[in-house]
Amino acid sequence: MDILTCCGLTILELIALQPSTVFDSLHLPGPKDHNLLLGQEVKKFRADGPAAVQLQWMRKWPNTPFIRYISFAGKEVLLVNSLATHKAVLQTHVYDFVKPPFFARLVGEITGVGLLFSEGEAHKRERRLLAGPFSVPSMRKLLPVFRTKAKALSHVFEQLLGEKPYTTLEGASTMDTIGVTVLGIELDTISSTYPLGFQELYDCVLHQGFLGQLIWVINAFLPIRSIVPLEANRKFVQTTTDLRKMLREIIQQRATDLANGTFKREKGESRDLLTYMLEEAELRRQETGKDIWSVNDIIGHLLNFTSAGHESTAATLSWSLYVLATNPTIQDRLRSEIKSLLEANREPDYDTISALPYLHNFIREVLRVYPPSYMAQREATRDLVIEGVSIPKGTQIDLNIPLVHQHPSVWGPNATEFDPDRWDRLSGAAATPFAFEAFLQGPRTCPGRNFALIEVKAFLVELVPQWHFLGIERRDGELLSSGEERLGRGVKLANPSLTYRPADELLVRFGRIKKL
Ligand code: HEM
Repeated sequence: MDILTCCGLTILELIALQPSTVFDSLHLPGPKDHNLLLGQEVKKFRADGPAAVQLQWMRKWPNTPFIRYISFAGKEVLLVNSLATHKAVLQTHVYDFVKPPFFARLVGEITGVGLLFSEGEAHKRERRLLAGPFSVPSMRKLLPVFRTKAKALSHVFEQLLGEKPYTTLEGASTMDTIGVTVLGIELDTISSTYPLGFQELYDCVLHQGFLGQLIWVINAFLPIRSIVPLEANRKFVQTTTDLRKMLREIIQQRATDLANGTFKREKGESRDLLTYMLEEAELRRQETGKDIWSVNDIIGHLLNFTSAGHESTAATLSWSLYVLATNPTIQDRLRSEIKSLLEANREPDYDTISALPYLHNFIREVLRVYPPSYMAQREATRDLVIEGVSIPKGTQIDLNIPLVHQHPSVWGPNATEFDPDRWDRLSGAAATPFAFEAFLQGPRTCPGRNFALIEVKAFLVELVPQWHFLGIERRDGELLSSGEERLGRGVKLANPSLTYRPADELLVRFGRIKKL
């Protein structure tokens, strides 16, 4: 056989065939019923949940690498719809994509640049520098703080309950845990010189009124902050300035205390992320004579950690309590595993808690079914071909995590059911890394993954043996029952929303577990 012939085709014919396997995104399946100005956005915003419309599309076109839809002003968007495509966007071509510049300007005004919005070589450098603070040894040192904060939450339960047989918890906050673990300081101790405390400032920035939000969005297109004479604008500028000033003071004070050996650690050996960063920076300075971060860089990172870490862990804890309150069998199994552990060891260490099999399965299943950071967006920085589809520079790519987590070809026909035991029988596509994307995968995967997992586990190890979660209440105090307690019926999802969370406070009824 001629060496240039293979399977009846010459090499030249094979090369000639190559371009025809690449097709234009116009040929991809997707909804065609868009509005000329608003595209599919109204339909998305009116849906029952922030991923509801995209899930319908996935079920209609399950086998295509991308679903094509039209967004605002006729903009074409490709929605990632297969594991191979996820891998291409998040790993193989990760640095051929950036976060959409509009989104970076919008969110970056609050969260700072930090890791979230650094790109390319700068991003690689920051990931390397931050590997230490987020490493497992660093997390081991944070466990005592998580445990103390979990005990404090249990104490809040105690106070709420008093002598009553049961009462209600309205959502779980993890903000003061973030204060100690990220900044190394109790948040209520840093507010004295400011009219508003850290948490209040942070809430003001995140929850602006309608006018504030309007100015915020316009400013991302057209820099108008310095010229708009409205109170909403003045308040935003003042609040973000105060927040940064507060962080600058904490950083400078910590640097001085570390240099003088006067820094008192909140929990003995524990090391918060800020202290770790300053110690790392000092080591590098001694080695190279150069500063790796300016104070502004550190402020950016701290704002990133606060914003990326707070709402997502609070949502994971709330969803965990929701599942326990609506699944007595799962609750009993989890309690039994944790109680056995605590009988053997009252203060289990990081490795023992991490290795609890049912707790680990439970949390991964909470994050699979209710992924708090449910979506990510990217923009192509050059012309690319992914899975045979030609993607021109500037194309917007949507990654919607429930699409992978509920895809029947990945997680099977019962993909939408909550089943912690599925993690013991992983096979096929479900056993591959890109099947689980609550923290995404690849070089931009969440650095706070171990932080979040051990934090939520520490809270559950403290709460589940002491408290019974009895159900979800309506506002009138009645328990939701007969299926109403299910998501989509009595419990509605917030939409539009940046996180996957209930539309209203989750009212979890709880009572004390009787000691035998
Ligand atoms: C259950 C809790 C958490 C979830 C579900 C979560 C999820 C995610 C996801 C999906 C991303 C990727 C976003 C994107 O690239 O568009 C991300 C990035 C990030 N997360 Fe988390 N996160 C959690 C907790 C935390 C915590 C506790 C911290 C820090 C203390 C943190 C810090 C960050 C940072 C800095 C990034 C940017 C990483 C980069 O671009 O390289 N996260 N997180």
